[in-house]
Amino acid sequence: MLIAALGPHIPFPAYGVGTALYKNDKSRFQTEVVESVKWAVQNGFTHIDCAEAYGNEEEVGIALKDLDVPREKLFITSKVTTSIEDISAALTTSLKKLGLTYLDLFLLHSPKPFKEKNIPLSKGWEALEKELGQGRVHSIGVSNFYVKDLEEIKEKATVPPRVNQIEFHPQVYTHMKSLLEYCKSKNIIIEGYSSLLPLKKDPDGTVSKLVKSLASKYNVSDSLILLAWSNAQGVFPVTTTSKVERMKEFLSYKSVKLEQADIDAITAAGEESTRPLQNF
Ligand SMILES: NC(=O)C1=CN([C@@H]2O[C@H](COP(=O)(O)OP(=O)(O)OC[C@H]3O[C@@H](n4cnc5c(N)ncnc54)[C@H](O)[C@@H]3O)[C@@H](O)[C@H]2O)C=CC1
Ligand SMILES: O=CCc1c[nH]c2ccccc12
Repeated sequence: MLIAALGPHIPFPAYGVGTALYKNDKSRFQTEVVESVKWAVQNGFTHIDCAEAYGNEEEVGIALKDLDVPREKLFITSKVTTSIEDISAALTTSLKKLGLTYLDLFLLHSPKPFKEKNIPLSKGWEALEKELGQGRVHSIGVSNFYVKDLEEIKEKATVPPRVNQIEFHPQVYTHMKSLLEYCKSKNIIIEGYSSLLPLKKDPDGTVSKLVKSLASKYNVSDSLILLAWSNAQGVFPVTTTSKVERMKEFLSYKSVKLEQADIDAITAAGEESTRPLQNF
């Protein structure tokens, strides 16, 4: 039986550079990434969520160099998706761009490229286990893996995933409930991205209207209500913002203790307005 993978404490919320800060124009140096990451760390974030696919690891690396914070005070995650044929080389490239000698957490970004290239997921997982053993990563995990994908790597794995990073907010709860239960049963930490999607994509919907009314009840922002709801489900948020005030507020999400009736009402509102997964 696989014992839950031990590894370094993972600080949350994580600050992500993969959506609002995603590098669409690979030729342009993104000074906004450098500034946003520096503001995030200077305002209290210690976990930065990166990826090869975001195209901005060099900018993150410059921010980390400018910050000059002791390495052990930060938790840096990156992910591999483009270069899955040679994950060791992909890690070397990410570490060089980030200016680091190790990652705290290294993830398989998605099962999709493995299926597109007809490469077994277990081969990707084996590559991560090898890196774990060689010290360039301190913990390993997956993202966008569903139960069947987790079961597939479990067959040959010697180390279980430390985390599974998935889309998580009330409007995908229906899709994710069984995956949540599976990950909890295997002691796989669940990181949730796009926690605030209802506010952005469905601002007049039932979830957003309820969340906004609860924001008044608890005297916090609507965003914080959704981060607190994720927390109540045992899911750790990966979020982002360029606004310093929001950065400070997001860091306090664990202090918002929602009443069970309100948690249930948000869950029910999400189930009534279920959206398709973003399907990364
Ligand atoms: N593993 C994966 O496949 C994926 C990982 N991620 C990670 O998660 C991070 C966060 O993803 P997001 O979807 O951006 O997270 P999110 O749902 O937390 O949204 C953050 C965005 O919401 C905006 N926002 C904050 N409060 C708001 C409000 N009250 N009303 C309207 N908008 C508000 C912010 O300006 C920010 O741009 C990414 O940067 C990336 O690191 C994201 C998507 C996929
Ligand atoms: O992770 C954020 C969204 C994203 C951008 N590029 C890729 C590639 C594979 C999975 C997800 C993503």
